[in-house]
Amino acid sequence: MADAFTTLLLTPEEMGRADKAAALSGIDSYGLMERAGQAVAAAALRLYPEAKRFVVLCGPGNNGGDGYVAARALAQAGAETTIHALADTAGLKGDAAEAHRRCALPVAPLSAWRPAVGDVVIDAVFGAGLARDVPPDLARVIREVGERELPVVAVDLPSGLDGLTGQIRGAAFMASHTVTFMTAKPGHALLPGRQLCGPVEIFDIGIPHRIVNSVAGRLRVNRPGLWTLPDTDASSHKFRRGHLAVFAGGPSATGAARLSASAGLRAGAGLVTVGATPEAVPALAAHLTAVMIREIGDPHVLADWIADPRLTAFVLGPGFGTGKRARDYVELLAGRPLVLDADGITSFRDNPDQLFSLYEDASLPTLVMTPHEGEFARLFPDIAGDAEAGKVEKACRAAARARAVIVYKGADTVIAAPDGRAFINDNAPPDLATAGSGDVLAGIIGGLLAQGMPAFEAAAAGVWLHGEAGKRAGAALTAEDLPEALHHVLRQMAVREEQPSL
Ligand SMILES: NC(=O)C1=CN([C@@H]2O[C@H](COP(=O)(O)OP(=O)(O)OC[C@H]3O[C@@H](n4cnc5c(N)ncnc54)[C@H](OP(=O)(O)O)[C@@H]3O)[C@@H](O)[C@H]2O)[C@@H](O)CC1
Ligand SMILES: Nc1ncnc2c1ncn2[C@@H]1O[C@H](COP(=O)(O)OP(=O)(O)O)[C@@H](O)[C@H]1O
Ligand SMILES: [K+]
Repeated sequence: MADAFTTLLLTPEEMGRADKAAALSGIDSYGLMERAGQAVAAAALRLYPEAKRFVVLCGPGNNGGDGYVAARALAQAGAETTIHALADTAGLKGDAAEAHRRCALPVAPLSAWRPAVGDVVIDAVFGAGLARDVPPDLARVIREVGERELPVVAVDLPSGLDGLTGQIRGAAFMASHTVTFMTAKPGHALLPGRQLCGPVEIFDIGIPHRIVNSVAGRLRVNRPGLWTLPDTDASSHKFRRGHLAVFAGGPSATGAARLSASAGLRAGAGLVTVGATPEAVPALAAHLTAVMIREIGDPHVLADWIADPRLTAFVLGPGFGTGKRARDYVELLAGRPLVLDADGITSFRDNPDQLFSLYEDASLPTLVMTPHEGEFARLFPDIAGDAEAGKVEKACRAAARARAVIVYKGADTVIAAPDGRAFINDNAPPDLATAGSGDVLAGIIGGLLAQGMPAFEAAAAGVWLHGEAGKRAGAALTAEDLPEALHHVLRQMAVREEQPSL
């Protein structure tokens, strides 16, 4: 289980504030750079003891400063080391100028370097301060290094990667290892950034944790410990573990609701019922055993059923069909704990405010929406089209507008709450990109909501468990495998909790 500090993600701007606060508190800022550069050199020597030559590429700011420290340390360790700088070293300032002054190695221009097999690159060109697309000279070097498949140890971030959004600014190194400082940054967790970093080593350069905590915003990497699963000890009664209702669509599309329902049951809901029109009941009855079926013949039956307070959460969307029926159901559910997925989301594309108004009174959010990129753009076209905003910002703006928890799906799913909390999920394997996998996710979240978990925690836990189930089910999985895999994951977590701490 992760402790609170290790889940922190500091934006480059917050990291800059931590740096300034550390200096104000009397901490020697050059000492921080010295430790950062030494950590990079140590990682490079550990990972590439046989390197013919380390080529340290230094930029014009403090990332470059870390590079000069690393180059000095590598040379002192006896490794052949050369330095190439993007800009004239006369322009270096502050700690970076000091790091350069202490490094006796000659500095050649970046344009003079021709990458050669056997070189190990230390990428200290840009880190947190990358402000625009990389210059053409660097883009050429990035391309040549990639073509020769040279190992790259990135300092803080692979140069060209935007630490806030995870996007590539023109071009970016593909690192084999990244050494960052104090905490990971959003760009390490978001795509495509995550795929450019290799393993990310987080090195403590000595900024006091109280300072880091004081500048940290509300962004975390999604881990157990940030949420607690409902207690499912042997004494808990099925009625105490909530009752989840999943709405099914027409007779030819019941599979999606069945997947959600089975997942909700595995996630621990005490009871799960699929609500279906009479035409869909036979298809459902042929496949479901532990899940119950409720026939919804006309709107009054629906209204009476939904009014039962023992129904503690609902899932609407998987295989449901788009249109007025979906909107009418959601209107009846107004304010109740609801996972709105797939067709349920798309049904409000022409009037999203109608949906948002149904949930505006809740003091804590009770609506969880689980859009993939296409569904997100249907409900929030202006936010989706903002080319400057990253995925976290988009999810947070959508959550605030809808007063709902937004699960913005993908390989780097972002879970955001209206109050500004946001988690980036990084455990989902690509095998989850399979038909019906989203239906399972909606069911897991519904099952957790039904047990009384608050919406944001249920969504975050659900996304993480879905990822773990995907890993457990492994290659060539189908969505049907996921509820069973979830069973194993939950059992393993329970066993770990039962073990006495040493
Ligand atoms: N925070 C901490 O506690 C610690 C931080 N540390 C280290 O500091 C790093 C952050 O340093 P930083 O702020 O100086 O930023 P950095 O990435 O060196 O780049 C800024 C320079 O690049 C320039 N520039 C930007 N984009 C450009 C472009 N596309 N093309 C061309 N130029 C461009 C920009 O110029 P300007 O935009 O001002 O014109 C400026 O000159 C951080 O990543 C970590 O490694 C450690 O020492 C330990 C303590
Ligand atoms: N490349 C990927 N790597 C990891 N997870 C993925 C990837 N692609 C999709 N997923 C996850 O799989 C699920 C797919 O959901 P969705 O797009 O609604 O598909 P479907 O409608 O077929 O169920 C989401 O939880 C998403 O986060
Ligand atoms: K870098």
